[in-house]
Amino acid sequence: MGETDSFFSNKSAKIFVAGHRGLVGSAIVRKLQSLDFTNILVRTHADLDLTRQSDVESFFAAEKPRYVVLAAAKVGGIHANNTYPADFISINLQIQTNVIDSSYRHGVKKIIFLGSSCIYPKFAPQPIPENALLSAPLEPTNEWYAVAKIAGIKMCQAYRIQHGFDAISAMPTNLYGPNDNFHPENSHVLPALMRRFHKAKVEGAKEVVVWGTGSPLREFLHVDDLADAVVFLMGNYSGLDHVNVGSGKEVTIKELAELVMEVVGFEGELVWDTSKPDGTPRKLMDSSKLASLGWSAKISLRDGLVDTYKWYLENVKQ
Ligand SMILES: NC(=O)C1=CN([C@@H]2O[C@H](COP(=O)(O)OP(=O)(O)OC[C@H]3O[C@@H](n4cnc5c(N)ncnc54)[C@H](OP(=O)(O)O)[C@@H]3O)[C@@H](O)[C@H]2O)C=CC1
Ligand SMILES: C[C@H]1O[C@H](OP(=O)(O)OP(=O)(O)OC[C@H]2O[C@@H](n3cnc4c(=O)[nH]c(N)nc43)[C@H](O)[C@@H]2O)[C@@H](O)[C@@H](O)C1=O
Repeated sequence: MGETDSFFSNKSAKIFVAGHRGLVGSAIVRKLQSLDFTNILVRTHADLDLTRQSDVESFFAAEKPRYVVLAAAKVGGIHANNTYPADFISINLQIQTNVIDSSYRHGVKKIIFLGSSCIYPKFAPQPIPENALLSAPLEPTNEWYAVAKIAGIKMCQAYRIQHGFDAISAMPTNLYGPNDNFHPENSHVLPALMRRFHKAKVEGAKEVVVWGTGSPLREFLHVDDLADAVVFLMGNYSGLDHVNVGSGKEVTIKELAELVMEVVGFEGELVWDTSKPDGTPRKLMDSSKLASLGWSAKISLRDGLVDTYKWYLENVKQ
């Protein structure tokens, strides 16, 4: 098909989904398949290490994908971000630099880069509008990862300005769902608690430890909603500025813990470990820009948790 084809009109265009075995990448592959896209290109981390510039160059030269969804990254929760700052800044800068630059050099028609709500200042106005970027200092527990993600946004903007390359950026809020990372220390709060409550239920434990004070507010989005938004943006947005992707609903960590506890069926007590960091006090994103384009989230937190726990029971070795 010629240069005039649009994302949704050419279902056989080659789409490289980087990070297809992760939480986000796997949901994007499911979404594309459900929409009858037939030419999805994937590589495992073992087959193509995206931090290796010459390997990424050779891959793009050989495969010539038409579209790219960049969902490969070094990702983790508050503890992992705080403990491995060098990994979070260097791996992410390398992956995104290699993939965005190779995409441009090898004729990719459009790329979407995924950042995160942690790009915004620790004390940003709430809900956080896109223009809060770089307006005040970052949250220290994840500033290394945030700086890499901010560089990714700026790289997309720079390539659009200098080269006319259709590179867009989406900033998702905290995500969860099938294929999440359930590691006890390095994961995000929702999968960590699901695993801990499940283990406590199975073992008949009386209490479960939850980190911090329970007061921070977080906005959660099911990854199937995020995948829907990413595909929507590929088809409907080509602007310079990044776009927030949130559910618009926030809960305290205490409320989240109580909801996960209920869905899992654990009936003991919560114990708060206040030696662990709370991180940013609140990060509700203003997703009105995406809403004005015609997209909004559909999956409630309760429904999403039920779905994720079912997936956990069926797929994660207990
Ligand atoms: N999870 C969340 O709550 C949020 C995620 N995001 C963003 O969404 C994107 C995807 O995150 P998520 O799906 O949660 O992360 P995951 O860790 O679930 O998946 C990341 C994927 O990237 C792959 N990967 C990592 N390093 C490399 C590498 N050097 N070469 C090739 N592949 C690599 C991983 O493979 P392997 O496991 O084999 O290393 C994995 O398949 C990220 O950009 C993240 O910033 C944004 C906001 C919130
Ligand atoms: C998506 C976003 O995710 C990260 O930021 P975060 O929102 O702070 O991430 P988190 O999910 O790890 O924690 C949320 C809250 O929950 C509390 N909490 C309680 N108990 C557990 C617990 O058991 N594990 C974890 N991880 N947190 C816990 C925890 O103390 C904190 O108050 C970024 O680093 C970065 O990766 C990023 O962009």
